[in-house]
Amino acid sequence: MTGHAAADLTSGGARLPGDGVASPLSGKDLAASIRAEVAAMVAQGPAPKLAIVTATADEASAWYVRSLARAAGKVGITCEVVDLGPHADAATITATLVALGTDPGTHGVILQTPLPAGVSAREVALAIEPARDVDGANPVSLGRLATGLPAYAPATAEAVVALLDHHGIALAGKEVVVVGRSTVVGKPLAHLLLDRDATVTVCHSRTVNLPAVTRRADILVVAVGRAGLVTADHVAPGAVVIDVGTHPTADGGLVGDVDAGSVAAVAGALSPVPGGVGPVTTALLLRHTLDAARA
Ligand SMILES: NC(=O)C1=CN([C@@H]2O[C@H](COP(=O)(O)OP(=O)(O)OC[C@H]3O[C@@H](n4cnc5c(N)ncnc54)[C@H](OP(=O)(O)O)[C@@H]3O)[C@@H](O)[C@H]2O)C=CC1
Ligand SMILES: Nc1nc(=O)c2c([nH]1)NC[C@@H]1CN(c3ccc(C(=O)N[C@@H](CCC(=O)O)C(=O)O)cc3)C=[N+]21
Repeated sequence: MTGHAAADLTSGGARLPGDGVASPLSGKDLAASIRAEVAAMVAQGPAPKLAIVTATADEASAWYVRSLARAAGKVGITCEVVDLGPHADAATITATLVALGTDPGTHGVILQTPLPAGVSAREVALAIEPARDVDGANPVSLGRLATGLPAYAPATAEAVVALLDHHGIALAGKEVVVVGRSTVVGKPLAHLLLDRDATVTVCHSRTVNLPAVTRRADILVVAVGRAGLVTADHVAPGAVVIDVGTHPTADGGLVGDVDAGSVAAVAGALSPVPGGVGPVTTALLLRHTLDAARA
């Protein structure tokens, strides 16, 4: 289904015909093939090791750490969770990151957010060794990414581009609107998209008349952290919509930043939550860890 949609898009048409049912841009197959590739490579050498540093009691973060550790285990990557507790200070977090940056048995380092009150994520992330910064959290990594030097991109930003590529959606010359300017998603993604010759607009909470801006998009990427913020009136008929948001629901489900019910009727293609960007993010973190181990 999506293969057909992709053919329409890559053949020069900016948008898909809005036929009332958006093609689902699943990330599951892509994530599975990345994981299989990583597992095969891991099997050929010593096991890479990923260290996850956490200093929070946040339940969502804990869920994410558990799911990442499980995914790592399945491809043969060793995962060490270093839990410093919700009251750790900046000096302790920094010292831990510095030690993991030189520990010969460690290859990838992730610092979980949120951090304890008063600890600046950006300041402490400077202590992550860039060669092991598999989620692109060190400001140095973002600077390298922005200037075309080799660096690990934040896995989520890279996952958005990988998902578009996987579905054959061309980027060169396209109007891409990114809603959200965070250091984890919006900013690095803007650089990745510019590198692919897209015309990029980045929106945020002070953007005036958001729907008017987002309706210009051939490809709309939403990473605002607000469930259902983007509705049908934000989307041009036939546009491709990528939903980065993840919000647990009361009944144990997961919804995105896009109101999928209304947007699916207007968009040409829409990435689902769950099953879209999320699984690709996790798979790319594993690939980055393998790359760091083999570098
Ligand atoms: N699937 C995955 O792998 C990942 C998913 N996520 C999810 O993506 C979402 C975004 O995450 P993250 O980037 O970390 O979030 P942040 O809260 O760091 O950033 C949100 C951005 O959205 C902007 N924004 C907030 N409200 C509005 C609004 N009403 N109109 C326009 N812009 C708005 C903010 O603007 P301003 O800068 O002006 O405040 C900010 O730039 C979350 O749901 C998160 O859970 C995040 C990382 C990975
Ligand atoms: N520096 C930083 N990097 C991150 O990558 C980061 C972060 N901070 N803060 C929190 C968010 C959240 N996040 C998710 C990744 C994968 C899924 C994922 O795989 N979800 C499955 C669903 C699982 C289910 O159904 O419960 C899916 O979308 O299909 C979800 C959420 C990464 N984050």
